[in-house]
Amino acid sequence: MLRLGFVGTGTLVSAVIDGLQATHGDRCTILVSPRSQETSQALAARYANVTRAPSSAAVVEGSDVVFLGMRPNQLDEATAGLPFRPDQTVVSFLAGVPHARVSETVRPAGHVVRVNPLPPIRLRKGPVVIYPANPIVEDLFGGLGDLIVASKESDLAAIAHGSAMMSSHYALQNAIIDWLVSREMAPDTATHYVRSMFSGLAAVGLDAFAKGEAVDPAHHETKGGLNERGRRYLTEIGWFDEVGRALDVIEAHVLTARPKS
Ligand SMILES: NC(=O)C1=CN([C@@H]2O[C@H](COP(=O)(O)OP(=O)(O)OC[C@H]3O[C@@H](n4cnc5c(N)ncnc54)[C@H](OP(=O)(O)O)[C@@H]3O)[C@@H](O)[C@H]2O)C=CC1
Ligand SMILES: O=C(O)[C@@H]1CCC=N1
Repeated sequence: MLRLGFVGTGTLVSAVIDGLQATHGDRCTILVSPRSQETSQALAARYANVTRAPSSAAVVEGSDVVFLGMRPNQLDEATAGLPFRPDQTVVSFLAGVPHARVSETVRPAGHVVRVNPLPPIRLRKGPVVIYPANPIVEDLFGGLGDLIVASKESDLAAIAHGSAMMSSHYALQNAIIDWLVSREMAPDTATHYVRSMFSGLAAVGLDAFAKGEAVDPAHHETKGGLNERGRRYLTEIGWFDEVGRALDVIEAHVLTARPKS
């Protein structure tokens, strides 16, 4: 049995543990740190192989692979004095925190790997980016979505910024739902329709990628039709250029843990 331990038991860690149950539930035991109380208690109640440890130190003591699931600016406080060992692999979920920074913080842990999972991992969907390559970590995340092993660390930084459009994606869906409801559509129908439409579009996009095909927006609209009219309007007002500018803003919003003085 592989012993997995999670320090920080928030939104992302909860989704990762849900996903792991389906692929590794019978091959691993899981220790979670006691914060967040409600989430860690719920995970321990839901899964027989999950135990809520009395402290983060107990998580590190009892694990072969330790996952860091706190926010970047919580790294130092959450790991201070934890008994990492040379035989351990440490997986950092912290977006924007360099490999070297994590390695220094969890010394003398032998292997440090950065992983960028996203909440759909709960359903074993979406991308999981890993850097550097590591067989144990690749095995753990292999069945949990589209595994991407980055060849250089800078890809992870760019990817974290790209993934920061997730909440805006749902804001876009909700804006469409609200508009449909304003046209007297029942909220349930509007919600089902919009969520299903985006799900179908996502599947088509991934299928095209698998076949090595590009997705040209012009091929997904009727000539002179409704999609074309909407896209022309958004192009004219610079809406798509604003997406690039939003990514610049995200990139400038540095969440990286402060260097030790
Ligand atoms: N959410 C996402 O979609 C993604 C998140 N990430 C990264 O994952 C990490 C977690 O994000 P997210 O789950 O959203 O954040 P959350 O705020 O939900 O989770 C943070 C967790 O860390 C715990 N924590 C904070 N301080 C300590 C401490 N001193 N000791 C022990 N535990 C502590 C919190 O406990 P408490 O609630 O008690 O404060 C909480 O359980 C971040 O670094 C983020 O960059 C990466 C990719 C996607
Ligand atoms: O919103 C965030 O900060 C995290 C990191 C990347 C995706 N979610």
